Amino acid sequence: MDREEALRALSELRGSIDNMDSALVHLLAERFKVTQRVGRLKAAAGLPPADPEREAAQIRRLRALAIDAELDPELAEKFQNFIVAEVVRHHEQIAKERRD
Ligand SMILES: O=C(O)C(=O)C[C@]1(C(=O)O)C=C[C@@H](O)C=C1
Repeated sequence: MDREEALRALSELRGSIDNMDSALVHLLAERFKVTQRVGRLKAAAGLPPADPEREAAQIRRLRALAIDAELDPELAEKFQNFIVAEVVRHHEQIAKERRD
C-alpha cells in the first residue's frame, strides 16, 4: 500500500470513528437526561444517591455483554464506573440543592 492509499484508508476509518463518537455522545446525553430525572426522584423520596447492589448487577451484566461482543470486560467495567461516579455526583448535588 502506498502513502496515498494509506491516507485514503485512514480518512475512511476516521469517518467511521467520528460517526461512532457522535453516536456515543448522543447516547450519553440521553442517559444523563434520564439519570437527572432519577436524581430528582430519589431526592424527592429521600432515597440515597448511590445503590451499590444495582451497580454490582449492572457491572455483571455489562461484563458478560462485553465478553460476548469481544470487548475487554475491564474496559466495560471502567467505563461504567466512570459514568456512574459522575451520575452519583449529580444525584448528590441535586439532593444538596433540595436541602439548601
Ligand atoms: O438506578 C439508579 O438507582 C441510579 O441512580 C442510576 C445509576 C446509573 O447511572 O445507572 C446511578 C447510580 C446508582 O448507584 C445506580 C445506577
